[in-house]
Amino acid sequence: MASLSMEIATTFLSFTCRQQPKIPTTLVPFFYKPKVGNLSYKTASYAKPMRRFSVAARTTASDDIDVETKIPADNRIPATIITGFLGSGKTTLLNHILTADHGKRIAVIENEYGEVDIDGSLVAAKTTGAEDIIMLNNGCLCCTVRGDLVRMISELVTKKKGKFDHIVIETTGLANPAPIIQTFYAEDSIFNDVKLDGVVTLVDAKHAGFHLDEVKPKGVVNEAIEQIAYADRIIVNKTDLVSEPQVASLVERIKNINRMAYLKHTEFGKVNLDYVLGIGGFDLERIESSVNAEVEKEDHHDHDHDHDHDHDHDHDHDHDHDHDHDHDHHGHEHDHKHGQHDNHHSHDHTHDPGVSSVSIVCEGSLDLEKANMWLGTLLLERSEDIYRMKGLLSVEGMNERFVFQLPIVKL
Ligand SMILES: Nc1nc2c(ncn2[C@@H]2O[C@H](COP(=O)(O)OP(=O)(O)OP(=O)(O)O)[C@@H](O)[C@H]2O)c(=O)[nH]1
Repeated sequence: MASLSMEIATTFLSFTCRQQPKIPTTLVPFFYKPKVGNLSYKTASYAKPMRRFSVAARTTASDDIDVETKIPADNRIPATIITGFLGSGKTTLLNHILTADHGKRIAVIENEYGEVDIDGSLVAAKTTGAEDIIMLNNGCLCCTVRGDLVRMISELVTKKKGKFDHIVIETTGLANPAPIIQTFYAEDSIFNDVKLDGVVTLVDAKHAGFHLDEVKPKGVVNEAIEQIAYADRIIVNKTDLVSEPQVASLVERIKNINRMAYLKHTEFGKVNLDYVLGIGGFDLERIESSVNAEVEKEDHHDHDHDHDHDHDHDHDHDHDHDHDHDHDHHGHEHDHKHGQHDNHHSHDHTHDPGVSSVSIVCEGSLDLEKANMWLGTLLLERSEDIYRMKGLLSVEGMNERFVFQLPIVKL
Protein backbone atom coordinates (compact mmCIF):
# COMPACT_ATOMS: atom_id res chain seq x y z
CA MET A 1 0.00 0.00 0.00
CA ALA A 2 1.32 3.38 -0.88
CA SER A 3 0.98 6.39 1.26
CA LEU A 4 1.70 10.02 1.05
CA SER A 5 1.78 13.06 3.22
CA MET A 6 1.00 16.60 2.35
CA GLU A 7 -0.33 19.84 3.66
CA ILE A 8 -3.85 19.40 4.91
CA ALA A 9 -5.36 22.32 3.10
CA THR A 10 -3.99 21.27 -0.26
CA THR A 11 -5.04 17.71 0.15
CA PHE A 12 -8.44 18.51 1.38
CA LEU A 13 -9.18 21.01 -1.32
CA SER A 14 -7.65 19.14 -4.20
CA PHE A 15 -9.39 16.01 -3.15
CA THR A 16 -12.65 17.87 -3.11
CA CYS A 17 -12.21 19.67 -6.33
CA ARG A 18 -10.99 16.84 -8.42
CA GLN A 19 -13.36 14.07 -7.43
CA GLN A 20 -17.08 13.74 -7.43
CA PRO A 21 -17.42 10.20 -6.26
CA LYS A 22 -19.82 8.42 -4.00
CA ILE A 23 -18.59 6.64 -0.93
CA PRO A 24 -20.06 3.15 -0.72
CA THR A 25 -18.76 2.53 2.77
CA THR A 26 -17.16 5.04 4.99
CA LEU A 27 -16.19 4.60 8.59
CA VAL A 28 -15.07 7.59 10.55
CA PRO A 29 -14.39 6.83 14.18
CA PHE A 30 -13.51 9.79 16.33
CA PHE A 31 -13.46 10.89 19.90
CA TYR A 32 -15.22 13.94 20.99
CA LYS A 33 -15.90 15.84 24.12
CA PRO A 34 -19.14 17.70 24.20
CA LYS A 35 -18.50 21.36 23.83
CA VAL A 36 -19.09 23.66 26.71
CA GLY A 37 -19.96 27.15 25.61
CA ASN A 38 -20.02 28.50 22.09
CA LEU A 39 -18.31 26.87 19.19
CA SER A 40 -15.49 28.84 17.77
CA TYR A 41 -12.95 28.49 15.00
CA LYS A 42 -9.36 29.14 15.78
CA THR A 43 -6.90 28.82 12.98
CA ALA A 44 -3.99 27.99 15.20
CA SER A 45 -5.70 25.27 17.19
CA TYR A 46 -6.95 23.43 14.17
CA ALA A 47 -4.65 24.09 11.29
CA LYS A 48 -1.31 23.49 12.85
CA PRO A 49 -1.82 20.00 14.24
CA MET A 50 -3.24 18.87 10.95
CA ARG A 51 -0.63 20.30 8.69
CA ARG A 52 0.14 16.72 7.77
CA PHE A 53 -2.62 14.80 6.21
CA SER A 54 -1.79 11.29 5.29
CA VAL A 55 -3.56 9.33 2.64
CA ALA A 56 -3.01 5.72 1.84
CA ALA A 57 -4.10 4.22 -1.42
CA ARG A 58 -4.84 0.53 -1.51
CA THR A 59 -4.04 -0.14 -5.10
CA THR A 60 -3.02 2.26 -7.78
CA ALA A 61 -4.30 5.73 -8.25
CA SER A 62 -6.54 6.46 -11.14
CA ASP A 63 -5.57 9.10 -13.64
CA ASP A 64 -8.01 11.64 -12.42
CA ILE A 65 -6.54 12.04 -8.98
CA ASP A 66 -3.72 14.48 -8.82
CA VAL A 67 -1.64 12.82 -6.18
CA GLU A 68 1.55 10.87 -6.23
CA THR A 69 0.81 7.47 -4.75
CA LYS A 70 4.05 5.61 -5.34
CA ILE A 71 5.66 6.64 -2.10
CA PRO A 72 8.37 4.45 -0.60
CA ALA A 73 7.73 2.47 2.57
CA ASP A 74 7.74 4.45 5.76
CA ASN A 75 11.14 3.71 7.24
CA ARG A 76 11.06 6.36 9.90
CA ILE A 77 12.00 5.35 13.43
CA PRO A 78 8.92 4.38 15.45
CA ALA A 79 8.27 6.12 18.73
CA THR A 80 5.96 5.02 21.52
CA ILE A 81 4.58 7.32 24.17
CA ILE A 82 3.93 5.67 27.52
CA THR A 83 1.61 7.75 29.59
CA GLY A 84 -0.72 7.27 32.53
CA PHE A 85 -1.53 8.98 35.74
CA LEU A 86 0.90 9.28 38.65
CA GLY A 87 1.91 5.91 39.99
CA SER A 88 -0.06 3.91 37.42
CA GLY A 89 2.93 1.77 36.50
CA LYS A 90 4.63 3.53 33.58
CA THR A 91 8.17 2.90 34.78
CA THR A 92 7.25 -0.67 35.68
CA LEU A 93 6.04 -1.22 32.11
CA LEU A 94 9.12 0.48 30.72
CA ASN A 95 11.34 -1.84 32.72
CA HIS A 96 9.34 -4.79 31.48
CA ILE A 97 9.91 -3.61 27.91
CA LEU A 98 13.60 -2.97 28.39
CA THR A 99 14.36 -6.25 30.10
CA ALA A 100 12.34 -8.40 27.72
CA ASP A 101 13.89 -10.38 24.94
CA HIS A 102 12.71 -8.55 21.85
CA GLY A 103 15.96 -7.78 20.09
CA LYS A 104 15.06 -4.13 19.62
CA ARG A 105 17.52 -1.41 20.53
CA ILE A 106 15.49 1.14 22.37
CA ALA A 107 16.30 4.73 23.10
CA VAL A 108 14.40 5.98 26.13
CA ILE A 109 13.32 9.50 26.87
CA GLU A 110 12.28 9.76 30.46
CA ASN A 111 10.46 12.82 31.70
CA GLU A 112 10.49 13.71 35.36
CA TYR A 113 8.43 16.53 36.70
CA GLY A 114 10.79 17.34 39.53
CA GLU A 115 14.43 18.31 39.34
CA VAL A 116 15.61 14.98 40.66
CA ASP A 117 16.03 12.06 38.31
CA ILE A 118 14.19 9.32 40.15
CA ASP A 119 12.61 7.37 37.34
CA GLY A 120 15.89 7.33 35.45
CA SER A 121 17.53 5.41 38.21
CA LEU A 122 14.60 3.04 38.33
CA VAL A 123 14.82 2.19 34.67
CA ALA A 124 16.43 -1.17 34.17
CA ALA A 125 18.35 -0.29 31.07
CA LYS A 126 20.48 2.18 32.92
CA THR A 127 22.20 -0.68 34.61
CA THR A 128 22.56 -2.79 31.51
CA GLY A 129 23.79 0.09 29.39
CA ALA A 130 22.09 -1.52 26.43
CA GLU A 131 20.04 1.48 25.50
CA ASP A 132 20.22 5.21 25.52
CA ILE A 133 18.34 6.92 28.27
CA ILE A 134 17.80 10.62 28.07
CA MET A 135 16.37 12.41 31.07
CA LEU A 136 14.17 15.42 30.73
CA ASN A 137 13.76 16.76 34.22
CA ASN A 138 12.20 19.71 35.90
CA GLY A 139 9.16 20.12 33.74
CA CYS A 140 6.57 18.32 31.77
CA LEU A 141 7.00 17.22 28.18
CA CYS A 142 3.64 18.60 27.28
CA CYS A 143 4.55 22.12 28.31
CA THR A 144 7.76 23.48 29.79
CA VAL A 145 10.24 21.03 28.33
CA ARG A 146 8.50 20.37 25.03
CA GLY A 147 11.20 22.28 23.19
CA ASP A 148 13.78 20.05 24.86
CA LEU A 149 11.91 17.01 23.58
CA VAL A 150 12.14 18.29 20.04
CA ARG A 151 15.84 19.00 20.43
CA MET A 152 16.53 15.64 22.06
CA ILE A 153 14.75 13.61 19.45
CA SER A 154 16.49 15.58 16.72
CA GLU A 155 19.85 14.98 18.35
CA LEU A 156 19.12 11.30 18.81
CA VAL A 157 18.31 11.01 15.15
CA THR A 158 21.29 12.98 13.88
CA LYS A 159 23.91 11.58 16.23
CA LYS A 160 22.75 8.04 16.81
CA LYS A 161 20.79 7.08 13.74
CA GLY A 162 21.21 3.39 13.03
CA LYS A 163 22.14 2.66 16.62
CA PHE A 164 18.60 2.19 17.86
CA ASP A 165 15.36 0.83 16.43
CA HIS A 166 12.68 2.39 18.54
CA ILE A 167 12.18 5.36 20.82
CA VAL A 168 10.12 5.02 23.99
CA ILE A 169 9.05 8.17 25.77
CA GLU A 170 7.74 7.97 29.32
CA THR A 171 5.76 11.05 30.23
CA THR A 172 5.14 12.39 33.68
CA GLY A 173 1.94 11.29 35.34
CA LEU A 174 0.49 14.75 34.85
CA ALA A 175 1.14 14.98 31.15
CA ASN A 176 -1.51 15.86 28.67
CA PRO A 177 -0.52 13.68 25.69
CA ALA A 178 -1.93 16.04 23.07
CA PRO A 179 0.98 18.45 22.74
CA ILE A 180 3.41 15.55 22.82
CA ILE A 181 1.57 13.88 19.96
CA GLN A 182 1.57 17.15 18.13
CA THR A 183 5.34 17.32 18.37
CA PHE A 184 5.54 14.37 15.98
CA TYR A 185 3.52 16.19 13.37
CA ALA A 186 4.32 19.82 13.85
CA GLU A 187 8.09 19.64 13.92
CA ASP A 188 9.75 18.89 10.60
CA SER A 189 12.96 17.90 12.31
CA ILE A 190 11.07 15.05 13.97
CA PHE A 191 8.42 14.23 11.41
CA ASN A 192 10.98 13.54 8.69
CA ASP A 193 12.78 10.87 10.69
CA VAL A 194 10.47 9.66 13.42
CA LYS A 195 6.91 8.38 13.27
CA LEU A 196 4.58 8.08 16.17
CA ASP A 197 3.84 4.39 16.57
CA GLY A 198 1.37 4.60 19.39
CA VAL A 199 0.22 5.98 22.69
CA VAL A 200 0.13 3.44 25.50
CA THR A 201 -1.79 4.50 28.59
CA LEU A 202 -1.46 2.85 31.98
CA VAL A 203 -4.50 3.08 34.21
CA ASP A 204 -4.23 2.43 37.92
CA ALA A 205 -7.04 0.01 38.67
CA LYS A 206 -7.24 1.18 42.25
CA HIS A 207 -7.09 4.96 41.93
CA ALA A 208 -8.18 5.78 38.40
CA GLY A 209 -11.82 6.28 39.29
CA PHE A 210 -10.89 9.03 41.67
CA HIS A 211 -8.79 10.84 39.07
CA LEU A 212 -11.44 10.47 36.38
CA ASP A 213 -14.03 11.94 38.74
CA GLU A 214 -11.95 14.94 39.56
CA VAL A 215 -13.63 18.13 38.45
CA LYS A 216 -11.07 20.59 37.18
CA PRO A 217 -11.43 24.34 37.09
CA LYS A 218 -12.78 25.77 33.86
CA GLY A 219 -10.21 25.61 31.10
CA VAL A 220 -8.06 23.04 32.89
CA VAL A 221 -7.94 19.58 31.35
CA ASN A 222 -8.38 16.42 33.33
CA GLU A 223 -5.15 14.69 32.38
CA ALA A 224 -6.43 11.26 33.41
CA ILE A 225 -9.25 11.54 30.88
CA GLU A 226 -7.01 12.96 28.16
CA GLN A 227 -4.50 10.15 28.65
CA ILE A 228 -7.23 7.58 28.07
CA ALA A 229 -8.81 9.49 25.21
CA TYR A 230 -5.60 9.62 23.18
CA ALA A 231 -4.56 6.02 23.81
CA ASP A 232 -4.07 3.32 21.20
CA ARG A 233 -3.44 0.73 23.90
CA ILE A 234 -4.80 0.87 27.42
CA ILE A 235 -3.34 -1.20 30.22
CA VAL A 236 -5.46 -1.41 33.34
CA ASN A 237 -2.67 -2.13 35.78
CA LYS A 238 -2.53 -3.04 39.47
CA THR A 239 -5.51 -5.34 39.15
CA ASP A 240 -4.14 -7.29 42.11
CA LEU A 241 -5.27 -4.43 44.35
CA VAL A 242 -8.96 -4.50 43.45
CA SER A 243 -11.81 -6.94 42.97
CA GLU A 244 -12.99 -8.20 39.60
CA PRO A 245 -16.23 -6.21 39.69
CA GLN A 246 -14.19 -3.07 40.34
CA VAL A 247 -12.03 -3.82 37.32
CA ALA A 248 -15.12 -4.49 35.20
CA SER A 249 -16.71 -1.23 36.22
CA LEU A 250 -13.53 0.72 35.51
CA VAL A 251 -13.16 -0.98 32.13
CA GLU A 252 -16.70 0.00 31.23
CA ARG A 253 -15.92 3.57 32.15
CA ILE A 254 -12.72 3.58 30.13
CA LYS A 255 -14.50 2.17 27.10
CA ASN A 256 -17.01 4.93 27.32
CA ILE A 257 -14.17 7.37 26.95
CA ASN A 258 -12.26 5.49 24.27
CA ARG A 259 -13.71 2.55 22.39
CA MET A 260 -11.09 2.63 19.68
CA ALA A 261 -8.20 1.57 21.90
CA TYR A 262 -7.43 -2.01 22.74
CA LEU A 263 -7.51 -2.76 26.42
CA LYS A 264 -5.80 -5.30 28.68
CA HIS A 265 -5.73 -5.90 32.44
CA THR A 266 -2.40 -6.56 34.05
CA GLU A 267 -0.36 -6.71 37.18
CA PHE A 268 3.01 -5.02 37.11
CA GLY A 269 2.62 -4.08 33.46
CA LYS A 270 3.17 -7.63 32.25
CA VAL A 271 1.91 -7.52 28.70
CA ASN A 272 3.19 -9.06 25.50
CA LEU A 273 5.55 -6.62 23.87
CA ASP A 274 3.74 -6.70 20.58
CA TYR A 275 0.84 -5.20 22.45
CA VAL A 276 2.84 -2.05 23.10
CA LEU A 277 5.58 -1.86 20.47
CA GLY A 278 5.11 -1.78 16.72
CA ILE A 279 1.38 -1.34 17.13
CA GLY A 280 0.93 1.13 14.31
CA GLY A 281 -1.68 3.17 16.10
CA PHE A 282 -0.72 6.08 13.89
CA ASP A 283 0.13 3.86 10.96
CA LEU A 284 -2.24 4.15 8.04
CA GLU A 285 -2.04 0.53 6.94
CA ARG A 286 -2.86 -0.72 10.40
CA ILE A 287 -5.65 1.77 10.72
CA GLU A 288 -7.05 0.58 7.45
CA SER A 289 -7.08 -3.04 8.53
CA SER A 290 -8.70 -2.25 11.85
CA VAL A 291 -11.23 -0.01 10.18
CA ASN A 292 -11.94 -2.77 7.67
CA ALA A 293 -12.57 -5.14 10.55
CA GLU A 294 -15.01 -2.62 11.96
CA VAL A 295 -16.77 -2.36 8.63
CA GLU A 296 -17.09 -6.13 8.40
CA LYS A 297 -18.60 -6.21 11.85
CA GLU A 298 -20.88 -3.42 10.82
CA ASP A 299 -21.95 -5.38 7.78
CA HIS A 300 -22.96 -8.29 9.96
CA HIS A 301 -24.43 -6.13 12.59
CA ASP A 302 -27.87 -7.30 13.55
CA HIS A 303 -30.15 -4.31 13.62
CA ASP A 304 -33.45 -4.80 15.30
CA HIS A 305 -35.23 -2.54 12.89
CA ASP A 306 -35.63 -2.47 9.15
CA HIS A 307 -33.65 -0.25 6.87
CA ASP A 308 -35.31 0.48 3.60
CA HIS A 309 -32.65 2.15 1.56
CA ASP A 310 -34.82 2.39 -1.51
CA HIS A 311 -36.91 5.00 0.08
CA ASP A 312 -36.21 8.63 0.28
CA HIS A 313 -34.96 8.79 3.81
CA ASP A 314 -31.88 8.79 5.88
CA HIS A 315 -31.03 6.53 8.78
CA ASP A 316 -28.69 8.29 11.08
CA HIS A 317 -27.44 6.31 14.04
CA ASP A 318 -24.18 7.11 15.76
CA HIS A 319 -22.15 4.15 16.99
CA ASP A 320 -19.78 3.78 19.84
CA HIS A 321 -17.45 0.92 19.03
CA ASP A 322 -15.08 -1.10 21.01
CA HIS A 323 -13.00 -3.82 19.57
CA ASP A 324 -15.02 -6.57 21.14
CA HIS A 325 -18.26 -5.02 20.04
CA ASP A 326 -19.67 -5.94 23.36
CA HIS A 327 -21.94 -2.95 23.69
CA ASP A 328 -25.59 -3.56 23.89
CA HIS A 329 -28.18 -1.50 22.18
CA HIS A 330 -30.60 -0.91 24.97
CA GLY A 331 -31.55 2.65 25.31
CA HIS A 332 -29.16 4.14 22.79
CA GLU A 333 -30.22 6.95 20.60
CA HIS A 334 -31.20 6.44 17.00
CA ASP A 335 -31.59 9.55 15.03
CA HIS A 336 -33.71 8.85 11.99
CA LYS A 337 -33.91 11.76 9.66
CA HIS A 338 -36.46 11.28 6.96
CA GLY A 339 -36.69 13.13 3.72
CA GLN A 340 -33.00 13.15 2.91
CA HIS A 341 -31.20 11.17 0.27
CA ASP A 342 -28.20 9.66 1.96
CA ASN A 343 -28.41 6.07 3.07
CA HIS A 344 -25.79 6.24 5.75
CA HIS A 345 -26.44 5.20 9.28
CA SER A 346 -24.72 5.76 12.53
CA HIS A 347 -25.48 4.97 16.15
CA ASP A 348 -25.05 7.27 19.06
CA HIS A 349 -24.33 5.78 22.44
CA THR A 350 -23.98 8.48 24.97
CA HIS A 351 -22.64 7.12 28.22
CA ASP A 352 -20.26 9.67 29.57
CA PRO A 353 -20.74 13.40 29.65
CA GLY A 354 -17.00 13.97 29.36
CA VAL A 355 -15.27 12.18 26.51
CA SER A 356 -16.67 9.53 24.24
CA SER A 357 -15.99 7.83 20.94
CA VAL A 358 -18.26 7.66 17.95
CA SER A 359 -18.10 5.68 14.74
CA ILE A 360 -20.07 6.60 11.70
CA VAL A 361 -20.68 4.09 8.94
CA CYS A 362 -22.12 5.38 5.70
CA GLU A 363 -23.44 2.86 3.23
CA GLY A 364 -24.37 3.42 -0.36
CA SER A 365 -23.78 6.58 -2.25
CA LEU A 366 -22.28 9.61 -0.63
CA ASP A 367 -21.36 12.72 -2.47
CA LEU A 368 -17.70 13.33 -1.75
CA GLU A 369 -18.19 17.03 -1.98
CA LYS A 370 -20.82 16.86 0.73
CA ALA A 371 -18.70 14.52 2.81
CA ASN A 372 -15.78 16.86 2.48
CA MET A 373 -17.97 19.77 3.39
CA TRP A 374 -19.24 17.91 6.42
CA LEU A 375 -15.76 16.95 7.56
CA GLY A 376 -14.46 20.43 6.94
CA THR A 377 -17.30 21.99 8.87
CA LEU A 378 -16.88 19.49 11.67
CA LEU A 379 -13.22 20.31 11.96
CA LEU A 380 -13.76 24.01 11.73
CA GLU A 381 -16.48 24.09 14.30
CA ARG A 382 -15.63 21.23 16.61
CA SER A 383 -11.87 20.85 16.40
CA GLU A 384 -11.62 21.86 19.99
CA ASP A 385 -13.84 18.94 20.93
CA ILE A 386 -12.29 16.18 18.85
CA TYR A 387 -9.22 14.40 20.02
CA ARG A 388 -8.62 12.10 17.17
CA MET A 389 -10.15 10.75 13.98
CA LYS A 390 -9.35 7.72 11.90
CA GLY A 391 -11.29 6.97 8.81
CA LEU A 392 -11.61 4.97 5.65
CA LEU A 393 -13.16 6.42 2.53
CA SER A 394 -14.30 4.32 -0.37
CA VAL A 395 -14.60 6.33 -3.52
CA GLU A 396 -16.72 5.54 -6.55
CA GLY A 397 -14.82 5.20 -9.76
CA MET A 398 -11.61 4.40 -7.97
CA ASN A 399 -10.33 1.05 -6.82
CA GLU A 400 -8.49 2.60 -3.93
CA ARG A 401 -9.85 3.33 -0.57
CA PHE A 402 -8.41 6.23 1.33
CA VAL A 403 -7.37 6.15 4.92
CA PHE A 404 -6.94 9.23 6.96
CA GLN A 405 -6.25 10.03 10.52
CA LEU A 406 -6.01 13.27 12.31
CA PRO A 407 -4.51 13.77 15.67
CA ILE A 408 -6.55 16.73 16.75
CA VAL A 409 -4.35 18.28 19.34
CA LYS A 410 -4.64 21.59 21.04
CA LEU A 411 -2.02 23.59 22.84
N1 LIG B 1 0.53 -3.90 43.66
C1 LIG B 1 0.99 -3.48 42.51
N2 LIG B 1 1.95 -2.53 42.47
C2 LIG B 1 2.41 -2.12 41.27
C3 LIG B 1 1.90 -2.66 40.06
N3 LIG B 1 2.55 -2.05 39.04
C4 LIG B 1 3.41 -1.18 39.59
N4 LIG B 1 3.33 -1.22 40.93
C5 LIG B 1 4.07 -0.44 41.90
O1 LIG B 1 3.49 0.86 41.92
C6 LIG B 1 4.50 1.83 42.16
C7 LIG B 1 4.49 2.87 41.07
O2 LIG B 1 4.90 2.24 39.88
P1 LIG B 1 5.68 3.04 38.74
O3 LIG B 1 5.97 2.08 37.66
O4 LIG B 1 6.82 3.77 39.32
O5 LIG B 1 4.57 4.06 38.34
P2 LIG B 1 4.73 5.35 37.43
O6 LIG B 1 3.50 5.50 36.67
O7 LIG B 1 6.01 5.28 36.65
O8 LIG B 1 4.86 6.46 38.56
P3 LIG B 1 5.17 8.03 38.36
O9 LIG B 1 6.40 8.12 37.50
O10 LIG B 1 5.38 8.50 39.74
O11 LIG B 1 3.97 8.63 37.75
C8 LIG B 1 5.82 1.08 42.24
O12 LIG B 1 6.10 0.82 43.60
C9 LIG B 1 5.52 -0.23 41.52
O13 LIG B 1 6.29 -1.31 41.98
C10 LIG B 1 0.89 -3.66 40.13
O14 LIG B 1 0.37 -4.17 39.11
N5 LIG B 1 0.47 -4.01 41.36
